[in-house]
Amino acid sequence: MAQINPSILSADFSRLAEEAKAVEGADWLHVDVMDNHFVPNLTLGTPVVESLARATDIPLDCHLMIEEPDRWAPQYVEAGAGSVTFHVEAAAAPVRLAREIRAKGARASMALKPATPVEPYEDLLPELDMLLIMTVEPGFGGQAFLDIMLPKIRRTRELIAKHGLELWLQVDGGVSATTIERCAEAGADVFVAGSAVYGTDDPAAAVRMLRNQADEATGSAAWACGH
Ligand SMILES: O=C(CO)[C@@H](O)[C@H](O)COP(=O)(O)O
Repeated sequence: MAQINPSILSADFSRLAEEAKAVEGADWLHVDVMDNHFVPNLTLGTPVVESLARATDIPLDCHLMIEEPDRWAPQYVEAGAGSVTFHVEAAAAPVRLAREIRAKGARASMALKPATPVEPYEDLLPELDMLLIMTVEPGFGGQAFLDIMLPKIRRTRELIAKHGLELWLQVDGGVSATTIERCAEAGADVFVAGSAVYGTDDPAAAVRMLRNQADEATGSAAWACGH
């Protein structure tokens, strides 16, 4: 089944605990950590992650859009993240970092910006629990989905199949009712959605709707035969 991870970047930051409750039924809560260096925006750090972890039973999927993830990522596991994503463009030693995140008890995930190809990292994939393909330039919610990322999603799904991996394939940016089916058909199985969830009157219903759409598209996708 497709996983839907609402991004709290589109939530009301003054009411984060309530906003987490508003997406009951979501698979993970996506927490965008931005440092105003790796991306031109600033959001939150480990104290907010600690508070969120206490406020919700939904596991936290922390996406670190920061410099020096090798230094900071382990602290997000300690703060309560169940999954920690670092950007390969910022990591000094991605294999060591993925192993450290796993050793601390969280799922290890690596993100690729739109201009970063997946092929150079084929040999790293077994070290990961999830690969995140950005479908917008990271930094802001509410941007238009980049269709040109669909071939990369397809190629990544082929690599996962080629190596027989249990790797989750996440897409993030511009995922909505009008784009989620294309992502699912291409091979994504974990979907981050900010404005398409928190921009509606009923965020929990939006999560269910997106999941249904993704599941239907996956059901008819060639890559999912026997999945
Ligand atoms: O990481 C990011 C942006 O850098 C995302 O998680 C956005 O928060 C997704 O928002 P929408 O594009 O779904 O509105």
